[in-house]
Amino acid sequence: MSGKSLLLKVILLGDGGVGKSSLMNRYVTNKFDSQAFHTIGVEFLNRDLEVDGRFVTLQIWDTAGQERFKSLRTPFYRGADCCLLTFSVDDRQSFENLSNWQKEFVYYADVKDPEHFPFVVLGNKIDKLERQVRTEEAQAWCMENGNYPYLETSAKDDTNVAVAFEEAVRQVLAVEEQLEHCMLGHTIDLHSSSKSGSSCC
Ligand SMILES: Nc1nc2c(ncn2[C@@H]2O[C@H](COP(=O)(O)OP(=O)(O)OP(=O)(O)O)[C@@H](O)[C@H]2O)c(=O)[nH]1
Ligand SMILES: [Mg+2]
Repeated sequence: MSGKSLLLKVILLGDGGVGKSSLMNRYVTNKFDSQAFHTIGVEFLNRDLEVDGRFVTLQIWDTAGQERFKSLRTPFYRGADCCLLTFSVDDRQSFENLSNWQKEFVYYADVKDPEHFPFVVLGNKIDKLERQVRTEEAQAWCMENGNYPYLETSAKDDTNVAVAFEEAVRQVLAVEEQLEHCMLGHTIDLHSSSKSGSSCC
C-alpha cells in the first residue's frame, strides 16, 4: 500500500477574504498577491507531496466564501477527504462563522459520521499586528468542536502553509488507517463457530 500514490481531495472553506485562495496559491505556486480578487464558484490545483513515507497527490479545492456564491460552491463538497475551516485572526466575525461553515460542509458533503470526519482549522494572516482572535480562543473552539488540529498561518509570509496541508494529509491517513485496522479486526474465521474480531468502530 505504501508505494502507491493516493489522490486526496481537500477543501478550503471560510468567509470571503480570509485568505483561502492565497493559502492555496502560496502552497502550489509559491506566490502571493496582495490585491487578490474574490473567488467566484470554485477552483482547484494539485500538488504532489510525501508525508510519513506515503506519496500523495493533494487536490486542493478553493471555494468562494461570499454568501452570494453559496449555490456555486456547495455542489463541490461531496467526496472531500478533509475540510480546512479557515478564518482570519484579524476578523472576529470570520472566526464566529466557523460553526456555520462546518454545518454547511457536513450537510452538502453528506458526511455520514461527522464526529470522525477530519477537519483542520486554520487561523490565517498572523503577520497582521492587530488581532481580533487570540490563539487560546481558537484552540478552545477546536477542542470543544471535535478536537481538531489548529494551525496559525500566513499566506503572505509563508508561515506554516506547507505544515497546514501536511497536517490535512496526516488527518486523512489517520482515519484511513483506523478503518483498515477495523476491517482487519473483522476478518471472519469460517472454521470457528464463534465470531472473531474486535469491535473498534
Ligand atoms: N496580510 C495578509 N494578507 C493576506 C493573507 N492571506 C491573504 N491575504 C490578503 O487578503 C485578501 C483576501 O485574500 P483571498 O485569498 O482572496 O481570500 P479568500 O478567502 O480566497 O476570499 P474569497 O475568494 O472571497 O472567498 C487579499 O488581499 C490577500 O492579499 C495573509 O496571510 N496575510
Ligand atoms: Mg478566494
